[in-house]
Amino acid sequence: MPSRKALIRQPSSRLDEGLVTHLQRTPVDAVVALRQWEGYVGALAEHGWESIEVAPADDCPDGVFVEDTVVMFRNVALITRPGAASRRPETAAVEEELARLGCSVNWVWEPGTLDGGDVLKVGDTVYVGQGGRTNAAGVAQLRAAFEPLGARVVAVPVSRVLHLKSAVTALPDGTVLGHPPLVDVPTLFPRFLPVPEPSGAHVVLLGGGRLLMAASAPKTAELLAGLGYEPVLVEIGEFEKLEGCVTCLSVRLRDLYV
Ligand SMILES: NC(=O)NCCC[C@H](N)C(=O)O
Repeated sequence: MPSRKALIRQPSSRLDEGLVTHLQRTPVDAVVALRQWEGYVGALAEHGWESIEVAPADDCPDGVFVEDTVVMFRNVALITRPGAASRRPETAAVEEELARLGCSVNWVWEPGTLDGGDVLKVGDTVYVGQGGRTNAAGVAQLRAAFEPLGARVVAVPVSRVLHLKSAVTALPDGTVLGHPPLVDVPTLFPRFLPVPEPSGAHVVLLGGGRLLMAASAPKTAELLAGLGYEPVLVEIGEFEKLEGCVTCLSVRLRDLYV
């Protein structure tokens, strides 16, 4: 039986200092952000996901975007080396928590850089975005860690958004969703469904046909509901100001042994 735990991390009180790369900086309201984060965690719980809270890192403004610190494949956790140096202190507590949960732990080493947001798993295919925070050595180390476990690692260019998963994610049947102006090479994906909103490209699979999505993508939610899925919408506007999306606020752990 697959496990249904999800790593999360409380927003730092310095959230408004989080990095912005492709967006214009706009002020972040810490109180609203905390309320939105609680709503996100509540939606996970409502749909059967037990949250495991990583120790808060108040001095890491981007710590809430916990997805970037680790890539899971089966029971193996690859602790990343984030492309932004300011984010590297985020990984230690994540590693500790995953070891405690019984995962095998592996690491990305210098000169490699890899952000979890650049890794999209579709079955045993692991797409990795290269061009922003993840470099060629990071891609090579991802291959070395996961190909022996049965993964097929496919590197794809990313230049228009922060991470690969800012551009594309996948439905339960493997169809890749993306907002075309933000996807470098849509033809790299065997089945690609264009969506009308940038944040419509982001879905977290909650189980069955339920899809956690940002409330900022109502047209895509309608499109997906029409295809028989059940969108579960959450407000995450304060995190979107920092180039965050629904995927980056958690790491689902589906293959724990304990
Ligand atoms: N996986 C993600 O989409 N992470 C979002 C990270 C946003 C953060 N402000 C950053 O620039 O690193």
